[in-house]
Amino acid sequence: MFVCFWLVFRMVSPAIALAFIPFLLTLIIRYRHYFLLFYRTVIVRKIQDYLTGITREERAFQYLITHAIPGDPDSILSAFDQWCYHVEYLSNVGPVKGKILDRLIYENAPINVLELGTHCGYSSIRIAKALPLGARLYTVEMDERNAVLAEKIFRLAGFDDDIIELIVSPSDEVIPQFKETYGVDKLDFVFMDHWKRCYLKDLQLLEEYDLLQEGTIILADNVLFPGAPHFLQYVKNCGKYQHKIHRGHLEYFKSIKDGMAELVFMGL
Ligand SMILES: C[S@@+](CC[C@H](N)C(=O)[O-])C[C@H]1O[C@@H](n2cnc3c(N)ncnc32)[C@H](O)[C@@H]1O
Ligand SMILES: [Mg+2]
Repeated sequence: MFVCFWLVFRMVSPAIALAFIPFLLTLIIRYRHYFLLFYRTVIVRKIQDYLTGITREERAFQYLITHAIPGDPDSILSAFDQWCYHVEYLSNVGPVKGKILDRLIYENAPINVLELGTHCGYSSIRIAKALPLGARLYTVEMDERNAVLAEKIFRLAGFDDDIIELIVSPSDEVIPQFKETYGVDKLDFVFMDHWKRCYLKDLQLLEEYDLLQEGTIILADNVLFPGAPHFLQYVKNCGKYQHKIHRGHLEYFKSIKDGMAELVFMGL
């Protein structure tokens, strides 16, 4: 934006360029929350990457080892939240939407849970700590560096392979092989929190590979921001799901509206 302003200033006329200033100011004021988000997610991150020589996820892990109590999942979650509110931003589901996730897991006591998008394992820890005895969480992450850290964070929180199975692969390769590889016939709960453009395709893959049963709950994060419009349109029109949106705000950012979609498969 400032580059455009400068180009107009240099190439056309300073008077025309100056006339744009109120317009630019209006834009900045109106979209200040998104500029702040961009600043925290891109600019601060790049500067810190350069200064520390490690990734944002590795910095978060270092914070956890110095601020959380090993073996205590609540302490790990609260250290994560502190870091995201006060140090750097991570796209964890966060403490507010996280409570919706916790409640749905407690209320429905699912046995086979699939999570798409592990990142550092924040939401996996929330799910794992709410699961009933004998239940299992399969969490899918395609980025190997993230997966290595998530694995360490699961151990730090006190969860082993019996409770959380971390699958390092893209979701559209995992879903078609899921039944055979993991011996799971149907899923009871699916948490979608990977790239939003994958939501619709993966939902249709779960249907195609017969992994859903009547009553399976699918909770999809960030359906309003960054948003998953094609996914929502499909869910509303296909007639296979009861659905509702839990409206709230983006994780760690009260000023940006977001929401989670809760679907219940009707078995059609
Ligand atoms: C928003 S983060 C997940 C946050 C996590 N659920 C939490 O709340 O702690 C999204 C993660 O999904 C991963 N991802 C994106 N698309 C994926 C895909 N198609 N298959 C597997 N992982 C994917 C990204 O690498 C990233 O680590
Ligand atoms: Mg999310």
